[in-house]
Amino acid sequence: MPSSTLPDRLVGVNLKMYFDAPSTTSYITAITKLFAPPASISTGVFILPSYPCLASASDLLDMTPQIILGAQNCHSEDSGAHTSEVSPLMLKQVGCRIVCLGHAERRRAPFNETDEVIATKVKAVVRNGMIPLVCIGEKSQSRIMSEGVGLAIRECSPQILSVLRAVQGDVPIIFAYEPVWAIGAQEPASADHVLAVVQDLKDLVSTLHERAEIRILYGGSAKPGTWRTLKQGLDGLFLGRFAHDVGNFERVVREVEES
Ligand SMILES: O=C(CO)COP(=O)(O)O
Repeated sequence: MPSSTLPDRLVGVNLKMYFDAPSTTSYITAITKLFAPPASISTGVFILPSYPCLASASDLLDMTPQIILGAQNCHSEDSGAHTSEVSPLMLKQVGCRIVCLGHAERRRAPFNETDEVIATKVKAVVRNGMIPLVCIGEKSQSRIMSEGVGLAIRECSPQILSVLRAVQGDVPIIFAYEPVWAIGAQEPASADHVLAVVQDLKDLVSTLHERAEIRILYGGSAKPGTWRTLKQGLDGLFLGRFAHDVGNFERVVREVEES
């Protein structure tokens, strides 16, 4: 995938901190077997392992360049006195092409990352020739039931606008719409809710960034079957627990590929 071009459809998996090193290796090895040449897929498939496994994951993915390696976060500076932080320059050097930023698990305590902090990281990722995957989403479900999608739009709009203002020109950006209340749940958010919110967010983006290559994915307890209900309005899925089983991940990728 050239760094300036995003596939129309994307399916990615966030391993979070669920996997240890040997299970990361087994998981990625199994995925490479599914999608290695001569198999060809047009869906962009990406995997976000933990930092310590990125270099070995990059080696494992060497023969399957259609599978995109990504990181789960980064610092906004390329180098300096930032003990324990991870440089976006190094992520690029070990083979990452995507960096996830502003995940709900980073926006909340104890990390409390703000839109401003996330915007500086977005700039750093773009500066290093990688693609930011920015998570957005409203916090509360109970209020949604009484307020409809208006609350979700009000919470997501500044999250999107701060990113769009941080980058100039036709830069590829992936947004993952992940309602916070749907992460770690048994079921994803309802298709009606997701499609309505994402349509409004697309309208917002198009008024500001007409030429940008932007994709909007859904995340939050997504699993096999979820795509069928969302495919008319979304560009793909950002998966968690339910794709930590290789068979489930393959099923979701095939569902997206065949739609
Ligand atoms: O947070 C997510 C992806 O980043 C989704 O996680 P779950 O699918 O486990 O809810």
